[in-house]
Amino acid sequence: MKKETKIISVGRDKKWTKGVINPPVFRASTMIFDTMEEMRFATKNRANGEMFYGRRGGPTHFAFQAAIAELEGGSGTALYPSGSAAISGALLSFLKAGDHLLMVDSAYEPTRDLCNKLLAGFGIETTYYDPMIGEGIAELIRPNTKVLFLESPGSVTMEIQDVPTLSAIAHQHGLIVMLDNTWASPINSRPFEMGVDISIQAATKYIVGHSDVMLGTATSNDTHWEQLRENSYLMGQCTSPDDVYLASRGLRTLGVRMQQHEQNALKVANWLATRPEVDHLRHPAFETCPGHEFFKRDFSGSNGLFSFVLKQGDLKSVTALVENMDHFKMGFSWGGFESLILGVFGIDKIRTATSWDSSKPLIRLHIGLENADDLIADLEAGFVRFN
Ligand SMILES: Cc1ncc(COP(=O)(O)O)c(CNNC(=O)CNC(=O)c2ccccc2[N+](=O)[O-])c1O
Repeated sequence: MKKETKIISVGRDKKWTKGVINPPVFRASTMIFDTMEEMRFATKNRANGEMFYGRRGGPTHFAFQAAIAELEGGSGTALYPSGSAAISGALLSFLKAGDHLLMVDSAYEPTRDLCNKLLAGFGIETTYYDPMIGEGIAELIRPNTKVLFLESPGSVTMEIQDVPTLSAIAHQHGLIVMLDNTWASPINSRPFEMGVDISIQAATKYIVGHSDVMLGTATSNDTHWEQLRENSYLMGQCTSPDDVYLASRGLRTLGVRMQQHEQNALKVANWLATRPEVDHLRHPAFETCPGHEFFKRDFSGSNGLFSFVLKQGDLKSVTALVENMDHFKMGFSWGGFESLILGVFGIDKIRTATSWDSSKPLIRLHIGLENADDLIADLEAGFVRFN
């Protein structure tokens, strides 16, 4: 079955949908039983899709969990109130005091803060590594290293990592491999075929696709599924069936939306490549993006999120560029139908394992579903203000 067909059919088992097309919204804390035997059965099977208690979820959740697990190729999917909660929930399900974590230097900034503040306070030490390190990762592995965390591409600087090589080396040392797979979404990469153990999605982005829900998922292979599921439950991680319903609904148009985002973004990126102000594009489909060769090997498509670096500029000129756009809005997110623009400063001050030339400003774009010609006209007017 092709991925476009799969995203239409997954997570619609009649035992969850009761025969309607979209899994209904079941709002519940309490679920009642007629007999003690029914209660015993539900308790015994509470982790396997039996109605038990609100915190374990209901049919709305079970349908979406089945959909994501099948799309990503995992054994089971845990749900969280945000992508960041999925990251912290996955890490805290496998790390304890005295453990060591390897974290990619291009990680989403709040992920870095989680490591430096909360995990450090729990006695978990983090070493950051160059996203392009490849086989050199072996030298950073210690006897107490438990998790290798990847984010590919990095959500601001867009480096694509050699996930199969890094996963193979990590497994030679008994590590668990976690991948923040949000950019690929569940349809543009096969994380478990690359050796990943736990694939994390900020469903907030393309899965929901309408900038109106916060939601996260962590999908595990068979080996680690029970520990992820039970530790996330012990942390009380649960989600609103209304939000999960909207994520299920978003899933059905993920294929066509991603194609349009990709098509629009490539048109805009190719135009940017002709601009004299642009130093280079950091779009995975372009050779100028670090790890482009891994994108061609490991991904089956791109989307609307990419960055570009200007040859020069300062706060004043970048502000003139990004403000007063007709269609690009400034906002902290991506993956919805709208176009967004961010001038990102201070990358050199955040990173600890790699250097960054801060003399050249970075602009991150999310290309939405508007007409690409209108978006190009918007950027053209922006460069007039910039110059
Ligand atoms: C790859 C990846 N993984 C996890 C999350 C968190 O998801 P959540 O927002 O649902 O918690 C995200 C959230 N993404 N949000 C953004 O990219 C918005 N930008 C920022 O938040 C941000 C924050 C500080 C500095 C720079 C940025 N930035 O992206 O430019 C993500 O991109």
